[in-house]
Amino acid sequence: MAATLPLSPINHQLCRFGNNSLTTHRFCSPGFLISSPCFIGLTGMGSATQLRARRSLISSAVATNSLLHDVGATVAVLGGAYALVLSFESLTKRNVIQQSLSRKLVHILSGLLFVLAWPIFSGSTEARYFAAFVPLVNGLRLVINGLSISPNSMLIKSVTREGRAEELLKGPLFYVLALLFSAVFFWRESPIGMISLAMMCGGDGIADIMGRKFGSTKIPYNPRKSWAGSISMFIFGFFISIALLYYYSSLGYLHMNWETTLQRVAMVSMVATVVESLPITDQLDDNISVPLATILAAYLSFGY
Ligand SMILES: C/C(=C\COP(=O)(O)O)CCC[C@H](C)CCC[C@H](C)CCCC(C)C
Ligand SMILES: Nc1ccn([C@@H]2O[C@H](COP(=O)(O)OP(=O)(O)O)[C@@H](O)[C@H]2O)c(=O)n1
Repeated sequence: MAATLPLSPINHQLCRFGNNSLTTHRFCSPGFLISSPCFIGLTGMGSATQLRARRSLISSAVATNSLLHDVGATVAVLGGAYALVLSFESLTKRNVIQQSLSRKLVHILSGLLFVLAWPIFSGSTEARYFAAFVPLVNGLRLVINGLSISPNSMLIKSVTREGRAEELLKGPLFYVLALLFSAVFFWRESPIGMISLAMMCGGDGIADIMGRKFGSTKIPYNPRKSWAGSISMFIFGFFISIALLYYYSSLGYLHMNWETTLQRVAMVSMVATVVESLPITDQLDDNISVPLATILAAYLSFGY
């Protein structure tokens, strides 16, 4: 009787039995061999012992595969982060785009691409920590450059307002810490982290671009912010949040009731937009206030 057992995803091979002779592919894992009838026949291992051996060896094979999977995903996302910043460093250096626009595009793209990359990590419970390693490394990079330990002038120019190294220790550092926090505490199973990053990266980033360009009518209680900027933050933040929730729902990570979700996301986006418009930037960077306000509003609204 032919018996087949699927092996770990990396192997993608089946070891099959035919007429009790083991025909194996070169990728057969040791766990499978030890649980084969011929091995049991030869060694006289009892079925209970054999099952325990099979389970422990197969689970170790799966754990090894997940580890290799997550290490590969981490290297890929780290490479993507480095390539993104390097690209905007180059565009700024060649004066293709202004420094302020470069910073805002890095602000918008980094976090959103980071969230979009979460599904390439494995399904293991440790996967989120591998993903969080990416903002951790970038945070350390910002600290090293911000303290001028080994300043990288192009990094400073592409992600700061005025080209001063110490600026890296404020907005940019708070930004990568928000990414790390969302990956560790919310990850793919909760809409909260996704919405907070959609508002901080997409919403707040667009607010700056649209506000600088069309923000002639200022907000009464904060002359440094405009209606154009805030309305843009609400609209883009709302639609980017919905797009991320749809993306993760289509991949099976989330199961949303879309009738209530649209209303809830609109409410959360409004809270984030109002908080961003407040004249508190000098006391509290909006890369802290916006994600915190969004997380609180989303938790009260979605509950998980
Ligand atoms: C310029 C940035 C923040 C400034 O915020 P604000 O002061 O304008 O409000 C963002 C800094 C981004 C950092 C240098 C790189 C972060 C990379 C990220 C952790 C991973 C991206 C991976 C993806 C696949 C590209
Ligand atoms: N709601 C908003 C947000 C920003 N802005 C414009 O964008 C500029 C930068 O905004 P910001 O101080 O929030 O910048 P970041 O802290 O997001 O880098 C402001 O000085 C305004 O010109 C706006 O007009 N309305």
